[in-house]
Amino acid sequence: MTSQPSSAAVQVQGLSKSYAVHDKEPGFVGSVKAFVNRKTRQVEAVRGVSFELAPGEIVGFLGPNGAGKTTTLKILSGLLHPSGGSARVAGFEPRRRERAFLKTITLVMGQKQQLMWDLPALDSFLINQAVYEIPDQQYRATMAEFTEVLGLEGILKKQVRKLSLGERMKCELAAALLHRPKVLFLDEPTIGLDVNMQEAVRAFVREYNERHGATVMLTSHYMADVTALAQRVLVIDAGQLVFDGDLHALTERGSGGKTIRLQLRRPATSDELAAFGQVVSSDGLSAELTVPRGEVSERAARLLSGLDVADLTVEDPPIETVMAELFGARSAPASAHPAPEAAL
Ligand SMILES: Nc1ncnc2c1ncn2[C@@H]1O[C@H](COP(=O)(O)OP(=O)(O)OP(=O)(O)O)[C@@H](O)[C@H]1O
Repeated sequence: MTSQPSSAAVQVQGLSKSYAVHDKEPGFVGSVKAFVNRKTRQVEAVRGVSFELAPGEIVGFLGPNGAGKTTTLKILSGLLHPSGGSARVAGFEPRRRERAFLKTITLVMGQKQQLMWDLPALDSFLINQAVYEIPDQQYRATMAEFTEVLGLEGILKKQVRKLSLGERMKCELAAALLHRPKVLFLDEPTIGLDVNMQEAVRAFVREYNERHGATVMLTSHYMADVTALAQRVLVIDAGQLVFDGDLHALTERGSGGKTIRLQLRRPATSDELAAFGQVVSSDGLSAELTVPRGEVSERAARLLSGLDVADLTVEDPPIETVMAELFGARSAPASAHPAPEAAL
């Protein structure tokens, strides 16, 4: 199928991918049965997904476990061939994995590493310089930039196996972006990192996006990554795109209420506050209430006239709450330190 020329950085039309899966019962008997009578079924991981990303856009790609996020990113990076539909990235057809295409993109998978374990990261960088044919001057400039933004000083010459998880992830990112790709596919780039390191990775991605005008498609269990970096989100569920729009519009979809935060000049008890909404927290002079979405102005007006209010703000519910509502049991709220397997 030929695609229309487009200025989009990523253009996906009716993309599908199914995997052939051979089920096997456990144990020796299961192995024999599978050998004699091999049963194959198709898993439709991605089903008719279409979207476009503009150059320079950062987009969050969300969905519960097994929704098809990694499969989509692998297709867009040319690691998997789609079963149907089409994809174009920076004008290239990913499945052809042309040299110019590979120099234009990067895929970072937080769960996988590309750095060589027994060597210092600097050695892996030099290999990438050769593989991507990065001119010396550009290599030095990029290294200087990354060393400054990521704080790599002092860790580049250490054996990778001796680095902390956070230090290693910084080096992984530097290695993956050394060739200055224009399109970044980031699959869980902050997984397992502590809060400070997550913030460092976010700052790096933001800075890279601003300096180089790169397009970024990002999956993360940590909603803070998405809210900090992306205005637009794509939500995929069971292989199908169920939402494409801005974060705010996604939170509007939730049936939950809005949050009113209060600062009071004179303390109010929880019982007094309960007359205005559901009390989430209160410590006398500050409080957080949940109020029904359609009654925000009326409740706020009552609060202002009924209590001695110094400050009042209205906020959308946290994105974690909305995702939990959308995906129920398949969705675990993203805390600061979820278990690595926890998903949206
Ligand atoms: N190589 C494979 N062979 C067979 N099935 C696969 C393979 N890779 C993925 N799948 C299945 O395809 C579906 C989508 O998987 P995928 O890894 O794309 O989801 P995901 O959204 O990235 O999930 P997670 O958030 O858990 O990483 C799942 O049902 C998964 O079991």
